[in-house]
Amino acid sequence: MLRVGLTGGIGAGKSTVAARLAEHGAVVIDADKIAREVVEPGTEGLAALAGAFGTDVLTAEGALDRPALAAKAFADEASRQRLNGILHPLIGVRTVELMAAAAPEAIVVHDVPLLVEGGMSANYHLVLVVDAPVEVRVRRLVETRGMPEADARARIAAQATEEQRRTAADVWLDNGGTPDLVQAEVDRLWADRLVPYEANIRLRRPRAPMSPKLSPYDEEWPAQAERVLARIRAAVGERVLRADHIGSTSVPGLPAKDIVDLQLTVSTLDEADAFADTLSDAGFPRAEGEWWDEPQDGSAGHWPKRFHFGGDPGRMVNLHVRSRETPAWRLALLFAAWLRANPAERDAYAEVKRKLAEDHAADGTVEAYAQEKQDWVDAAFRRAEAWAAATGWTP
Ligand SMILES: CC(C)(COP(=O)(O)OP(=O)(O)OC[C@H]1O[C@@H](n2cnc3c(N)ncnc32)[C@H](O)[C@@H]1O)[C@@H](O)C(=O)NCCC(=O)NCCS
Ligand SMILES: Nc1ncnc2c1ncn2[C@@H]1O[C@H](COP(=O)(O)OP(=O)(O)OP(=O)(O)O)[C@@H](O)[C@H]1O
Repeated sequence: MLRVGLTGGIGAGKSTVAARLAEHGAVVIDADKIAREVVEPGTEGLAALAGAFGTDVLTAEGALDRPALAAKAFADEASRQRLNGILHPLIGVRTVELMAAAAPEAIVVHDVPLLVEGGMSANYHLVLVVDAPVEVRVRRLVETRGMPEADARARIAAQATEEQRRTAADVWLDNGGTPDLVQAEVDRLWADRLVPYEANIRLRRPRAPMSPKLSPYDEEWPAQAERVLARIRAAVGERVLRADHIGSTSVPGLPAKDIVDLQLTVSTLDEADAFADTLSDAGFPRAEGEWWDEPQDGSAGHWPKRFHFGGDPGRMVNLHVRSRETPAWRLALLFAAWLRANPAERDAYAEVKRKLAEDHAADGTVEAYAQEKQDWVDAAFRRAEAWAAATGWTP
């Protein structure tokens, strides 16, 4: 199952995007709809609301008077929190039931307005944010839904900021234009990313080999790594000693292959084997076969590890699971920390990588230059160790 979180500010167009995803075959779980179910006449939720906000939030027939509750709930932050405290646990229980009922091969889209506010991002394989400029949203709510302007603005003020949503977004869907524009974007997203992502996880499918092409340093890499690490921590929790962004994409200013390297440090590889399926289901299929590191400092040795691929075709990830029993985990952290702290070494390394990539482009082989790169790296590790000793660096 692929769990996709869909969010956006009020009036941005979540429902429009959710409807398109449903047409493609997604199972949509709509939080606003569940929020209505749990306050239907006769429910525990409705009784709790009347108790907290008074019987004037009920209609003459005993149903919820939504505008009356909205007027009270969005008047001040304490009231809104009281409302959330009553309804969110009830909504949560029903959501878990619906998720559990979805088929194993389903692409489940959870349409939830308060995903960012609720800190829920790490529970999904992918987070989509729909956005439109505030004034456009207010106009849509007033003109097409007849919402009073002050009500629309009060809800916008009670929700996450654009910046908070950007931090959470794996995919940013701009719905400032006509609906067909965002729908075309959703069509591409479905075919190019969601469908293959789901299959990669279910079939434990490895990614095609990477092109060695170098990309210029991308300012987004650390934030992308952080989102992926948050997901991994949510899935495997205390079973890893630490989870880090390593490799070239973790060194600001360094060109790199557009692939985010992450490292999980575990006490023994038995631990890694025990959570391999959990990690695979969380979006990181385990790679078959034996994997190991050669000592990066040129000394003799053979250090077994486990290897998982990121299943998301839109964000390539290599996940190295290393045991604290071998030195490789520390060396990976050391090398990146040393490059970050020493721009001249970083630039020298960039040059080495550039020549290697050129070699590749020229005749498709890396023979000629690979040895030179290895010699540079071996010597670099000696300089990095000297730097660690001099500065007192520890992982
Ligand atoms: C206060 C209520 C009765 C007002 O009903 P109304 O029909 O006017 O709005 P509706 O439920 O269709 O929600 C429309 C939009 O308002 C915004 N909104 C709703 N509740 C909240 C909230 N607690 N905080 C911030 N924004 C909210 C969301 O963007 C939502 O999509 C209703 O919104 C409600 O019960 N809210 C509490 C439940 C909740 O938090 N729902 C959000 C998703 S879990
Ligand atoms: N691109 C668009 N151009 C014009 N109107 C739009 C566009 N997208 C959505 N709308 C209209 O704007 C309103 C809000 O859109 P929609 O219901 O999809 O937003 P939402 O984010 O789900 O809102 P809510 O948070 O209230 O659930 C609707 O009336 C919808 O028909």
